[in-house]
Amino acid sequence: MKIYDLIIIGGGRASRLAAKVGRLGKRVALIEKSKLGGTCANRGCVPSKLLVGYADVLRSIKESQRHYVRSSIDNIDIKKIFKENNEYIASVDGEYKAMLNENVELFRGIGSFVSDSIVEVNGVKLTAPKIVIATGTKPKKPPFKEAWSSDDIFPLNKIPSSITIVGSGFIACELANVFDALGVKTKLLVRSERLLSNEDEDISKVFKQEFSKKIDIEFNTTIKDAIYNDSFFDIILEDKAGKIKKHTSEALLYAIGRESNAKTLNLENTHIALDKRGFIKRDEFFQTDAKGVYVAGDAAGEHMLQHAASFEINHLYKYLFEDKKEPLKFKYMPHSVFTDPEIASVGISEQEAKEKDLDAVVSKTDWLTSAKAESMKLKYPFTKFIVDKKTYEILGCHMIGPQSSTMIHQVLTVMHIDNDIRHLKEMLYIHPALSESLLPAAINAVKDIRKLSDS
Ligand SMILES: Cc1cc2nc3c(=O)[nH]c(=O)nc-3n(C[C@H](O)[C@H](O)[C@H](O)COP(=O)(O)OP(=O)(O)OC[C@H]3O[C@@H](n4cnc5c(N)ncnc54)[C@H](O)[C@@H]3O)c2cc1C
Ligand SMILES: NC(=O)c1ccc[n+]([C@@H]2O[C@H](COP(=O)([O-])OP(=O)(O)OC[C@H]3O[C@@H](n4cnc5c(N)ncnc54)[C@H](O)[C@@H]3O)[C@@H](O)[C@H]2O)c1
Repeated sequence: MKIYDLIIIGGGRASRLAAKVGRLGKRVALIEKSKLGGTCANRGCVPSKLLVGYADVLRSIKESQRHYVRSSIDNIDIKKIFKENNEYIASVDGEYKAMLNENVELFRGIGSFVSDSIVEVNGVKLTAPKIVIATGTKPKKPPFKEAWSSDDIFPLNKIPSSITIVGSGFIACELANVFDALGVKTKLLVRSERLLSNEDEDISKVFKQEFSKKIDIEFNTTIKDAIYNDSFFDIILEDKAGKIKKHTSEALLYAIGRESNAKTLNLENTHIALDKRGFIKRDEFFQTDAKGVYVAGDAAGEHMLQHAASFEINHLYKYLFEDKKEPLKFKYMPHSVFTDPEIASVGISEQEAKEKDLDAVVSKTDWLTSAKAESMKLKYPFTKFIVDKKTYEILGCHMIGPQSSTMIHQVLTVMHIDNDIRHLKEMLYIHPALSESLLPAAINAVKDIRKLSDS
C-alpha cells in the first residue's frame, strides 16, 4: 500500500490542486485515465473557443453589407486552422505535466475505490487521509453508429462537407455557429420550439430570432433513424405532427447533455452516495458521504463550467490546506454562450423571479444609447436586470449582444463586492464605449424601483 497526504482522481482542473499541494511539500498521487488538462483544455472550452475566433472573422465578412461593404471570402485555409488547433491540443498534456513537481506522483490509469480510504489504480493500492474526486463528465452517447459526440471532434480531423447537429444547448449552438461559419453545410435539429431553454425567456427568444437568420434550424424535429453508408448518413427526420422527411449529411453530431463518470469509481465499495442524476453527492464543504473524500468540479454535477470547477478547486485547497473554514456559496454563477449573437447571464431569470414570487423589478434596456453600440448596426442587443425592490440587490442580469461575455464582468464586480445596482448608476463610464450601455440600463432599473415604491 502506498501512502500519500492527498489522492486526486481526475487530472482536469484538479491537476492544478496537485501541483499546489505538492509545492507545500506534501505527497500527492494524481490519477488520470486520459490526458492531463481534462475536458476543457483537450476537447471542450479552449479548442472550441479557438475556433470562435475564425468564425467571428468569417461572419463579419459575410455580414459586411450591413456597413455598405461588399466583400466575399476568397479562401479559408482549413488545414492551417486545424493544424493550429491541434497543435494547441497536443501541447496540453505536456504543459500540465510540466506544472507538477517531485512531490506529485502521476498515475496513468482508471482510479477506483476499494474502500472509503483506499483507491486502486493499475493494480496498485493507495491511501491518504484526504481524497478528492474530480472526474468530470462525459457526453451522452449518440444513439446511432458512427455519429459523433463533442469528444469525437477534437483533435480536428477532416472537415465534413455537411453536418447535422442534434441538441439545443450550449454545445449544439456553439458548434453549429462555428461549423456554419467555416462553410460546412450545417443543420441544427431541435426537438422543441426553443433554443437555449435554460436562458431567460426574452434572451432565448431574441437568440432564436437572430440565430435562425444564420443557421438552418428545424424545430420540433427528431431523428427517427440514421444509417451510415460509407461516407454519408441517410437520416429520417420526423416532426411533431409525425411528418417524415429524408435528409443526408456527412457528419452527425449529438450534443444532448453530459453525464457523470461515477460508474468508473466502484463507489459500491464506499459510503459515497449519488444524487438522482447519478452525480456524486456532497455537503457544503464538498465532502461526500465518506469522511475525508471530497468532490469538486463537474463530477458534482452542479454547474458544469470550467470557471466553476476552478473556483471550487481553489476553495477546496484553502479549506483543506489553509485556514479557510467557511463553505463556498455560489450565490451568483455567471455563464456565457459564445455564439453569434453572444449571451452572458448571471443569477435568476425573470421566470424564476416570478416562480419564486420575489419582490423584484424587471427592467430591460436596449444598447442603442451608446454610439459604439449604434455603430455595430444591430438592433437586438439588450440588457435585462432583475433587482430586489427593497435592497437594490441585483438578483439577475442577462445580456445579448456582441462582447456580452466581457461586458457582464462590470456587473459581476458590483455583485461580488457590494451588490447594489445604484453603484452602476453612479459610476463613471467612458463615452461612447460599449459598456456605457449599462448606464441607462441601471438608471432605468432604479427608476422602475422608485416608481413602484412611490405608487
Ligand atoms: C465542447 C465543450 C465546450 C465547453 N465550453 C466551455 C466554456 O466555454 N466555458 C466553460 O466554463 N465551460 C465549458 N465547458 C465545460 C468545461 O469543459 C467543464 O466544466 C470542465 O472541464 C470541468 O472540469 P473538471 O476538472 O471538473 O472535469 P474534466 O475537465 O472533465 O476532468 C476530469 C478528468 O477526470 C478523468 N477521469 C474520469 N474518470 C476517471 C477515473 N475513474 N480515473 C482517472 N481519471 C478519470 C477524465 O479523463 C478527465 O481528464 C465545455 C465543455 C465542452 C464539452
Ligand atoms: N459556453 C460555455 O460555458 C459552455 C459551452 C459548452 C458546454 N458547456 C457546458 O457543458 C454542458 C453540456 O453541454 P450540452 O450542450 O451538451 O448540454 P445542455 O444540457 O446545455 O443541452 C442539451 C440539450 O439537448 C437537448 N436534448 C437532450 N436530449 C435530447 C435528444 N434525445 N434529442 C434532442 N435533443 C435533446 C436538451 O433539451 C438540451 O437543450 C453545459 O451544461 C455547460 O455547462 C458550457
